[in-house]
Amino acid sequence: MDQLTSLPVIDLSALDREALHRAARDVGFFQLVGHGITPAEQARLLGAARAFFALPEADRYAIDNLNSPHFRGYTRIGNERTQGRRDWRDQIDISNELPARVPGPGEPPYWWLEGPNQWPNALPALREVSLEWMDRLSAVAHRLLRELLASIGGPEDFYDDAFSGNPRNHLKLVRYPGRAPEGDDQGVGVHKDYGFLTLLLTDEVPGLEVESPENEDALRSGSDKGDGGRRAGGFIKVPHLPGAFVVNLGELLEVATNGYLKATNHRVVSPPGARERYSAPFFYNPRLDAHIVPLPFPGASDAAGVTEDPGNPLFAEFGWNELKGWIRAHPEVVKKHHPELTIG
Ligand SMILES: O=C(O)CCC(=O)C(=O)O
Ligand SMILES: [Fe+2]
Repeated sequence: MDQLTSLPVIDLSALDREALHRAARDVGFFQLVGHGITPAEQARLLGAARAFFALPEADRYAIDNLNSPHFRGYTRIGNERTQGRRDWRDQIDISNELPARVPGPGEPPYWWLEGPNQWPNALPALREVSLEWMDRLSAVAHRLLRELLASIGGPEDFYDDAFSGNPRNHLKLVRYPGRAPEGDDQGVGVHKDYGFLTLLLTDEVPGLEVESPENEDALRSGSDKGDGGRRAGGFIKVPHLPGAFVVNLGELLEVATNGYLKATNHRVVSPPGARERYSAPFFYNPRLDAHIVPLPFPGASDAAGVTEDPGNPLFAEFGWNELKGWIRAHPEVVKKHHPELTIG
């Protein structure tokens, strides 16, 4: 395949299923247009994010995620880790508004992830804007997932049950405050997302980079050092396409298709100097206790299998896959509230 320098563009209002199939299979990342979310809605969400990060430190720290055994609220700069290294961003994590759930004896610990959000008293509008955004984007993601399953020849409604009840929607509002003082450029380190689909809204400041398929191929054939994706080359810089969502496939789609579709590695390189970048990834995920059974589709028989990485096991029961991510990314919350938690 030619070296990719930009992402495919998929128009949900005039869908070309073959193009969607290729984009999902060959890249795992694309720009989504024709999705029906207006520029005004996008501006409102990013405006709310900017307003939140512009609050005085005390107002942000008042909803510190260290207060929440459910991993909700504000993570200050440097408290999140990816591959054991500090990410240079701050963020607020928002999910379904549900009562606090404390897993009982014998229940999987991933039920800790269910619970109330923490909202800033100083910015009451954030609640409504965020919850409405999650509703709107769930509907888009639902349509897109059905089209994607159909595009590879599977039944489009195959995972509808997995999303019934309380699907685990997750919205992150993120600020990258420029480069860390000591020059580290890890905005967020190389990772894959944990669920089905991510719909990412960003401002115009670049920084997102996607591992190119050639890199993955080299890694699989053993002609690469295999350093867990931290090598310098082989990443595509994603340009900002006004109005579009950057969509990527998460690990559950890899599990669902036995590796026919792959969750693609990506990272954010901090903007140079003190330039800020704002982004809002929305993660479209099933219920925590959904067990993802293999999709029946023509490519299933010769699919390569899921990526075997001892450092990153993939779990078909979504709650475990999601909990894995939170345990790795938020060691301070684990230390404070869940010292007994381990992955798997
Ligand atoms: O901020 C971005 O552009 C991407 C963030 C991301 O990949 C994530 O939070 O999972
Ligand atoms: Fe991501």
